[in-house]
This record gives sequence, structure tokens and C-alpha cells, in this order.
Amino acid sequence: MINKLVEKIQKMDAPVVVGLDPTMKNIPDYIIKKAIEEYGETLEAAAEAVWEYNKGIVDAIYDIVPAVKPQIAMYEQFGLEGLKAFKKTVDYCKSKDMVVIGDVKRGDIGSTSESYAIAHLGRVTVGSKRIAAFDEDFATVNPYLGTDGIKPFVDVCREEKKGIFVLVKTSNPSSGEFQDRLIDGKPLYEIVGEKVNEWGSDCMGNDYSYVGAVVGATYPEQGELLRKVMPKAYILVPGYGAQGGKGSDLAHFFNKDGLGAIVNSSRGIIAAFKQEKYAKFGAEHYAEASRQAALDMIEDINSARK
Ligand SMILES: O=c1ccn([C@@H]2O[C@H](COP(=O)(O)O)[C@@H](O)[C@H]2O)c(=O)[nH]1
Repeated sequence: MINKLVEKIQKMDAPVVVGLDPTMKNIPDYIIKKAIEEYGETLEAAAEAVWEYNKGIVDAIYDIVPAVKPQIAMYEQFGLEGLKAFKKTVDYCKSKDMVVIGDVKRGDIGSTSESYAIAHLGRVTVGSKRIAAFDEDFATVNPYLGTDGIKPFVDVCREEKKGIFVLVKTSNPSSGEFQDRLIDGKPLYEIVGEKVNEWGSDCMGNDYSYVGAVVGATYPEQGELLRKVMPKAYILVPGYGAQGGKGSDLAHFFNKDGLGAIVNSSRGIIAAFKQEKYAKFGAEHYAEASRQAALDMIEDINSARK
């Protein structure tokens, strides 16, 4: 899957992933109203609105954006109905040939990580059959439990030719509380970066490993260092747009080949119609606003990496 991701980024000239992070606050009122008319004020209505909203965005961007990153929390808040909308979204994006990164941030003791890996990237055995449940192409993984929490994901990635992005230096304001702590003179994020390199060394695609890393756009200096520490890891870069990251901060997240990083924006794209810059589209044309915001983002990122 890492090869497909790289090929799509090259073909579309777009190192960009759109985060499908639907909230009731950002879904246009007319979509919510229609869903409530059909299902009442229920979780089913919320899930239907989420799905309609996502479908509109995916239809508007699938030909210019290589990948999506649905954030599972936004679906879980609607319980089982929300998870059904998550799965429907994953399947729909895949039917449009988009690469799907499940932002699920899993990781536990080995035996539990194995089940998480099976749930999101692998196949579960039922009688004589092996069935894929959520079936994303990549998943985000929390490394806090160490190697035995990561290994089951790596094993499934090797078997299924899928991938993971390990949290190395997150984009949020408090990320330094633990991640920047010095251990024997080195920040923890650098030590995790070195482990990403090690975990990914024996599961390589053509040029990049199945094991990638998450490094926030809000920390460009750390991004530059980590790019060198993990030369073969694709870096998923959240924090662009709504969290303040800009294209000009990102040049050093990329390798000399112009590859090696994919930048995420969620609210900045899916709720573009609410920004003054795209207000002319109006809520009814929210998906067209998202397409324009994605085109602008691609131009901004490309001007930094070339
Ligand atoms: O370090 C991290 C890791 C993950 N995220 C996730 O990315 C998106 C960002 O959303 P925006 O609306 O573009 O701010 C969201 O799903 C986060 O959970 C992150 O922001 N930082």
C-alpha cells in the first residue's frame, strides 16, 4: 500500500490527505434537517448526515487528492451507527481508488494489539473464513507500550501489504510534555523516530517502508531532524491549516526526491465553506468549497517542496 500511496502522490502531484472528521457543528444544516426528517432525532440520523456529508466531499476531491484520513473518534461519538458510517466511508473511498488512513491511534499489550491490527488492517477468522472488518489501508498507532505493542501491527502489515503511521512528534500544544523529555541527552521523539526506523527496516516497499511516522506541521524544526533520523519512513503531517501549520514550514519534512511526507488537513478542507475565503460557495455547495480548498492546499504545499 505504501507503493500505491507514493504512486498516487506522484501521479496527482499532491502530497495531501484530506481528514474526514465530521462533526454536527460542521455538517451543513440542510443535510442534518433531511436526515432528521427521515430518522427522527436519533443516532441513525446523525450517522446518515455524516455519510451524506462525507460522500459529497469524496465525490468532489477523489480525482485530485490521493488519500483520506477518517478520524474514528468523530464516528464513535455516534456509537454503533457512527461506526457503520465509518465503515461505509472507508469502503466508498476505496471504491474511488483513494488510499484510506484510519486515524485510530491504537496500541496495547501484544495480544490486544494483535486484535486491533486484525480489526483495522487484517482479517479475522470466522470458521473457515478470514474476513476483513474495517479494512483501512493504513492505521495510526501509539508507540507508548513499546515494541511488543507495535510488532503485531508490523506483522499484519507485512502479510496484507498495508501500513502504519507511528506517533512520533504530535502536533498539539502539549506534545512536548512527554515527547520532548530528554533521555540520555536525546528527546524522546528522536528515540521513537529511531525505533520507527528499526521497526520498518524489514518491511520495505519499493523506496519507503510500510512503517511510517506522524510528525506535526506545527513543529518544523523537529520535522527537519526526524526526516534525517527516519529516511525511509513516510511522514504523515497533521497540524496544517486549522492548527496553524503552513506550507512554508514544511519544506524539510520532504526528502530530496520531493517525496516522504503527506500533509493532512481536516477542518480546513471539510469545513471550508465556513471560512470567509470560501464563503461565496455557501453551505449548499460545501463540497465545491472543499475542492477549492484542497486545490489551494496542494499549491501551497507544492510551492514548499519543489
Ligand atoms: O499529532 C497529531 C495526530 C493526529 N492528529 C489528527 O489529525 C486531524 C487534524 O485535524 P485538523 O482539523 O486539520 O486540525 C485530527 O483528526 C487529529 O486527531 C493531529 O491533529 N495531530
